[in-house]
Amino acid sequence: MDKEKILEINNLKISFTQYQKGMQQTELPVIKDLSVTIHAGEMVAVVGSSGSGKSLLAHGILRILPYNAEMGGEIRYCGKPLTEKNIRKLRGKEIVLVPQSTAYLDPLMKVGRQICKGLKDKEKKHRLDTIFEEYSLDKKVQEQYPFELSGGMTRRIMISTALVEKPKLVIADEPTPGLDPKLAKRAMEHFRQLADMGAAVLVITHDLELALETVDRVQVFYAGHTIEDASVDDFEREETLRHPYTRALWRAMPKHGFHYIGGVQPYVKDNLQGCPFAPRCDMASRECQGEIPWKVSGSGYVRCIL
Ligand SMILES: Nc1ncnc2c1ncn2[C@@H]1O[C@H](COP(=O)(O)OP(=O)(O)OP(=O)(O)O)[C@@H](O)[C@H]1O
Ligand code: NI
Repeated sequence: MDKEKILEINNLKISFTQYQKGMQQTELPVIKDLSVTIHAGEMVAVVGSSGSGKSLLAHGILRILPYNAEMGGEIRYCGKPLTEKNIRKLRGKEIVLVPQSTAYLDPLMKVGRQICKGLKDKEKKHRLDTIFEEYSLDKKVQEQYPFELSGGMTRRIMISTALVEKPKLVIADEPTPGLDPKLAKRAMEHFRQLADMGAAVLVITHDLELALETVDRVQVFYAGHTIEDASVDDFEREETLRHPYTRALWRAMPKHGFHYIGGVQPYVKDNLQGCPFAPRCDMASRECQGEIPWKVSGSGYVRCIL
């Protein structure tokens, strides 16, 4: 693809420093090796189980990590390193986040004022009205405080806020929980539209089935590592997927019978070498404990020796 690379993340690492019993310091490496590239016009889903570090990825890109977090690796935006100074200028304008937690709204400020912070011009106000209509939000909502709204309503407002700007990069962190299936689908379609208009869209989710309806590619994230990057077409059949974990995810999808994956994801502190899925994999061998290189395979790539 020769479209412009909007976001390029190489070997991202995020770890926390924790203090135990006095001054004893421990490192908690949550994201160990994550790489993802999104071109203009592309919508990519990052899927991973709960607690695997998906929100940290979003917060790492926007540089809103907690003080005890440390980040390594490389993040590039439109071909240049995304520095702390740059992101400050771009955040909320060219680069927008739809946060996972509804706690991101200021509880003491009316909703309308929060969304309209930068909406001095008429065009944006008009866009906001249209978006509100599309999400079945009454204009009166703008006069309310966050505590007066239901969870689903708050989520719709957060999505609207991000869509009002004409962003170049959209990062949506679990944007659909709390929405009914129709609205969830509409939200995903809305992100798709932004991609079709030229934006790069990163959707962080554990709803693989919903994501597959709108995205172009899926990045599978497991125990701190990117393990596979597959096109949506690869998900049509189990055989076209490459990593045993991705195949297990496929079998766990409701329409493929909800098959449960045995075992649990390794804890970040258990400093496992090699493939993080090996302890749960039927096909694992000694080789899986060594360094596992990326392999290009069809339209995707995978980190598996099989
Ligand atoms: N401030 C912090 N200090 C220490 N560890 C933290 C901190 N914030 C997050 N973590 C650790 O990072 C892990 C990943 O958190 P994150 O919120 O990114 O997960 P997630 O994949 O977004 O999960 P979910 O699907 O539940 O949203 C957590 O399980 C937790 O162990
Ligand atoms: Ni999260």
